[in-house]
Amino acid sequence: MVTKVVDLRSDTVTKPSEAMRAAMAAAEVDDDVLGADPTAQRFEAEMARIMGKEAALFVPSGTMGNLVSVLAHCDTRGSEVILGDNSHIHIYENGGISTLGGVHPRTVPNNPDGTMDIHKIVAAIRHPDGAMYYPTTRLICLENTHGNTGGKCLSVEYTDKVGEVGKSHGLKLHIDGARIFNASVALGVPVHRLVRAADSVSVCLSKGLGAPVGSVIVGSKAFIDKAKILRKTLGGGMRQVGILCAAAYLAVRDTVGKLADDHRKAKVLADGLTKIKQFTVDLASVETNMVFFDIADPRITPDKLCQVLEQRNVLAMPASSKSVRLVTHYQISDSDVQYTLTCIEKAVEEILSGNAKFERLTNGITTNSYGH
Ligand SMILES: Cc1ncc(COP(=O)(O)O)c(C=O)c1O
Ligand SMILES: C[C@@H](O)[C@H](N)C(=O)O
Repeated sequence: MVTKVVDLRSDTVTKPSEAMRAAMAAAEVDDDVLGADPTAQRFEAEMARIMGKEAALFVPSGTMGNLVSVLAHCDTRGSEVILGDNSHIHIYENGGISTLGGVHPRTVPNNPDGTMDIHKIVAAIRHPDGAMYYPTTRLICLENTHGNTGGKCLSVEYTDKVGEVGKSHGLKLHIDGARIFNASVALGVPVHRLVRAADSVSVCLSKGLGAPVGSVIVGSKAFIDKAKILRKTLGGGMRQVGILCAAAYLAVRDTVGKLADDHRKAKVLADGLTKIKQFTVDLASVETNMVFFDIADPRITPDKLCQVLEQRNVLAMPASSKSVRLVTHYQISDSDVQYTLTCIEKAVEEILSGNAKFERLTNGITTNSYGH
């Protein structure tokens, strides 16, 4: 008997649809390093059109999309990038921009809404008179939606303002748009308008959109030409990549329209969690598909709760020593949401009554925590 698992660890867990698998099997392919895989070429042209940029490039992951973009903009020794202290690039990408790219990070505090104060961005820009001492600022990075603050949307007005700051100081703007379509849908702003101020954007196809692998970066033709070389340098040149692009094409075509429902399900989850008195969740902060909730009772740790939930085939992710993250996606149904809420209520009762068992299931799916 196949046991259904309600996987709320992340939207990175989405699995390819049957249509995607069929499209992958039937994809017209060629050697993309030697020429251009026809399916990759068509997909990249379509993504450039959708995002309102000149060109696009399929990359194996969001991490590589961000790394290639930063390295393409900061291709001179001594470059510095201004980015959020709670950004994915700064926290979860192994410091790749420094270790592999020699680019110096200059962090500015992320606000609870995912933004960085504009005046603090300006203050972080290195003055050219200090060249004997300072790195040279060349790039500003934003993240939309912002993952670690709960999937918060950066407005188009804010993004445009940061773009103006960049332009007035001769800087480029990159957006880590892993979930840019979630932001576009939640804000009701077309994605090409939301990123108009950016010189480059990295878009994840393998998260809420449901493709099995990959991201796509967009920008000017000159930027993409540099990015293509950097992708190859990093080992990301792929041969018959049309197989992956075929699935990615369907992900963009078929799943963007489902993101609003992911956001609705997240709000249903959050609303249900407010009824559990040991938890606190800020309903207003649930803007897209992420729900973070804090646990006030020290007897209930995020790890313990996730382990007990795992025994009922509900997977969640500890987000810190006191909080848990749940992420909805189109493969989570409304009944999965209700089942999850019931399991959480029972898990809390079991833990508080001392009846909870914490041994990990031998065949259990590991619940990884990625604490801060
Ligand atoms: C905001 C954000 N940017 C970038 C990434 C990196 O994407 P990938 O896991 O495909 O490397 C992720 C998560 O995975 C993310 O949440
Ligand atoms: C943890 C992080 O790398 C991943 N992007 C997620 O949000 O699940």
